Amino acid sequence: MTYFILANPNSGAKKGAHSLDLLLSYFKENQVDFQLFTTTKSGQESELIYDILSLKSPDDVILIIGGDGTISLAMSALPADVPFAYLPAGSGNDFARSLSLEHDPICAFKAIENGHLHEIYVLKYESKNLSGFALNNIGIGLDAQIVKSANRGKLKIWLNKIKLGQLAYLMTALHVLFTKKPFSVTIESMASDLTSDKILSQKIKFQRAFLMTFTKHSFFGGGVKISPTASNLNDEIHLVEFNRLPMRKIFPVIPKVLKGTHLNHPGFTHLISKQFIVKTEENQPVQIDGESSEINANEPLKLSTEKRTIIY
Ligand SMILES: Nc1ncnc2c1ncn2[C@@H]1O[C@H](COP(=O)(O)OP(=O)(O)OP(=O)(O)O)[C@@H](O)[C@H]1O
Repeated sequence: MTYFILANPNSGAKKGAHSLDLLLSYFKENQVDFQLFTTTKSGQESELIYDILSLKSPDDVILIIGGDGTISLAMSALPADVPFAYLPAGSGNDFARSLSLEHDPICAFKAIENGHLHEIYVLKYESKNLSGFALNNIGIGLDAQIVKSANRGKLKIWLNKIKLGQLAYLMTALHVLFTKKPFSVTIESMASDLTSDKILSQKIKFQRAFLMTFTKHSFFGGGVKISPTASNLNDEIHLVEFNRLPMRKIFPVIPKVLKGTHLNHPGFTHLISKQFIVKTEENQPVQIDGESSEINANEPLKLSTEKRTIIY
């Protein structure tokens, strides 16, 4: 049996490279058979997954090493019936947190070696210009703008070099918090509003949406419990929407979000559905597991789930 490794050495400010080094030494010492496929720049994940699929036999295992972005991009190329294993090496690691996966590379590998097949549900997204799979969350609005601004900022590259990448996010987040405008969006769903116990109609229009996150498990942004009851062990998608309020009303909400007690605040809507269709009135940035993208005005984005198999 061979481990086919897809690794992003750049993930987690080079944590990927460090984890890979430790793992390869362990493999050599313990005569574990492997083939290595390392990304050298962004955007190679699908191509490498296709290479692996053309070489592996059914008993071999695909092992992905990287952050949430790496596993999400790999997932979009991986057929639903092919199991995968994952060794977290990012900065946020929300997917690993959702399944309480080991973080130490050798412990994580041992858990995989002695592991079992587990079924999980991932988010499937489809629009005219955008399609793929996400394991964590898809966000439109505040979070998407933060990811977009932080990724293109020269500040992030410089602060990452001196291991202060989190500070770049914090500074960008504050700037976006003050400058991001509300947006108008229509959601179609079969959902009940858990904040008011009411069954809501299938079509809801938010005129002043500020943060809109569709999540497949509790965690968001590196450990924030955006929807504490969400789970990737079932096929329900949780939507958390927050309206643009005056700044003086937003600041008291932040500690509630950090504690995971925000959903009973009147500024939030919390919906659960197996499928959502989202339509914005203007082009909006979108973040897909921390990767920046954009949805076009009036082009419906359909969100549903698909079952996948992970080994741990
Ligand atoms: N060798 C590479 N050099 C630069 N970028 C890369 C490389 N390989 C992959 N990428 C890009 O890195 C991004 C994914 O990074 P990933 O999300 O895994 O790490 P992270 O951002 O550090 O962690 P997290 O998302 O958990 O916070 C993708 O955009 C991917 O295409």
